[in-house]
Amino acid sequence: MADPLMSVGVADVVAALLLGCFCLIWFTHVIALIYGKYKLHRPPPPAFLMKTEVPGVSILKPLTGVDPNLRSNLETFFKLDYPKFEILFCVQDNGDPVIDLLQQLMKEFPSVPCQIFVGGERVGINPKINNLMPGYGASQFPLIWVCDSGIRVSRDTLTDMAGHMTDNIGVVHQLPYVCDRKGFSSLLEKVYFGTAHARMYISANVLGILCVTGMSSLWSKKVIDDAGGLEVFSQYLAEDYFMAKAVVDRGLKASMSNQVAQQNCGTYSIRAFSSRMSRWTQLRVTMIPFLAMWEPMTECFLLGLICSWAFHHLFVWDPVTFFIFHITAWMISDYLQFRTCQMMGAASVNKFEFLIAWLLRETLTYWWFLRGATSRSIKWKTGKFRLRCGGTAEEV
Ligand SMILES: CCCCCCCC/C=C\CCCCCCCC(=O)N[C@@H](CO[C@@H]1OC[C@@H](O)[C@H](O)[C@H]1O)[C@H](O)/C=C/CCCCCCCCCCCCC
Ligand SMILES: O=c1ccn([C@@H]2O[C@H](COP(=O)(O)OP(=O)(O)O)[C@@H](O)[C@H]2O)c(=O)[nH]1
Repeated sequence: MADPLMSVGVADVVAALLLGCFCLIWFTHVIALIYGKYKLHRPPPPAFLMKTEVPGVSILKPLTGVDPNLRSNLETFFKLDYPKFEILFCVQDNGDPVIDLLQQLMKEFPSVPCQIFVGGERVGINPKINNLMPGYGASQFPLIWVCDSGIRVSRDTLTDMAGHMTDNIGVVHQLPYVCDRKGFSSLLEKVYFGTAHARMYISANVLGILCVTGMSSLWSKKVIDDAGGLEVFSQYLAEDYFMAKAVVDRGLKASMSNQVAQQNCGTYSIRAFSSRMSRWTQLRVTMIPFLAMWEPMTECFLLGLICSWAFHHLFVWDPVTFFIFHITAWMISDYLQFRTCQMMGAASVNKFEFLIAWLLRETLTYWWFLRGATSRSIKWKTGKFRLRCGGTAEEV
């Protein structure tokens, strides 16, 4: 009689591995849904609110040009309800109209300590770091909040972030999300950041996998200085990942704040979003190739398609029925995830519009990945770079 173990073929092993992947990915849905519901939009940590002495924060704002929402986004920083902070505006180019705008705002809010730095300092290839260097050098406080130009905040955002900065934490970051803006392309961004992105970002952080986006992140200045200063990270385009790595390498942790990062850039389109997604893929593929190469497998359609074969092979389940169930359950889970990310007071999203935006995002993601994974030349604002394996880059 044949040994049953000997009759296990390659197809059985592949199908079993796929079953494992399937469970793992569905597990990320469960983690992100539960943790997102428990964590997001809660008030700032109560113990911090009781403190009489809070750490001062230097806000670093890298700026390149003006968009229709910039004024109102910047205004929210002048209205922050936090006792000790300064805003250090870093403008990349001399003659940028943003300088006039900043001067107007500084007149309007004379009690907020601010400075403007123009032209940056060339310490490496990362233009954002180069731009931030003079502001970083002038910063007075032990905490540094790097906050990109397109972000707006609530009055208690800084309290929430600083409240997460305990002794064992080196960086507090916000889950990227998007404000309500007009048009379908804005909904598409919202659907991405509220579904696939939120799922991976939250579950990675819950599982202790390093996943920090630098668009709104509060750093211990001591840790950055210990690592050699901000300039050390100017050799990478994805400075945020390597700064977070420096935190972890020093035995400290990253903490996700209760509030989401409210992206509210005034110029947006499907084309611009697609380029951004491919640019980010390029960064991940060169930085963490062995993880990033699995990304398409973590997406709904491809996972469903491959696993419908695996489940048919293992359990003789009908692949079409399996695929339909998988997609429907995924979409419902994504809709629930999306609702956990939506901010209080956000306009409700019509379920049909959500469905269209979701289908488009789920389809376009393979194209974005393919474009990102097959090209090393990267464009960011006015700069052109060539990425090297490991995450460093050269300017071209
Ligand atoms: C079979 C299972 C295998 C799991 C494989 C997981 C593969 C990963 C899948 C999805 C990735 C999700 C990525 C989440 C966020 C990434 C966003 C991003 O790419 N941001 C980069 C760019 O940010 C800008 O960079 C310039 C800076 O100046 C700007 O301010 C930034 O906004 C950023 O550089 C990258 C940051 C961190 C990337 C780490 C990704 C690790 C993902 C691991 C997820 C694993 C979850 C596994 C759960 C089982
Ligand atoms: O050449 C550059 C490119 C970007 N930035 C700043 O870096 C931040 C992030 O830029 P962007 O929104 O383009 O990055 P993304 O989030 O799309 O990766 C913004 O505040 C930009 O003003 C900069 O100072 N110089």
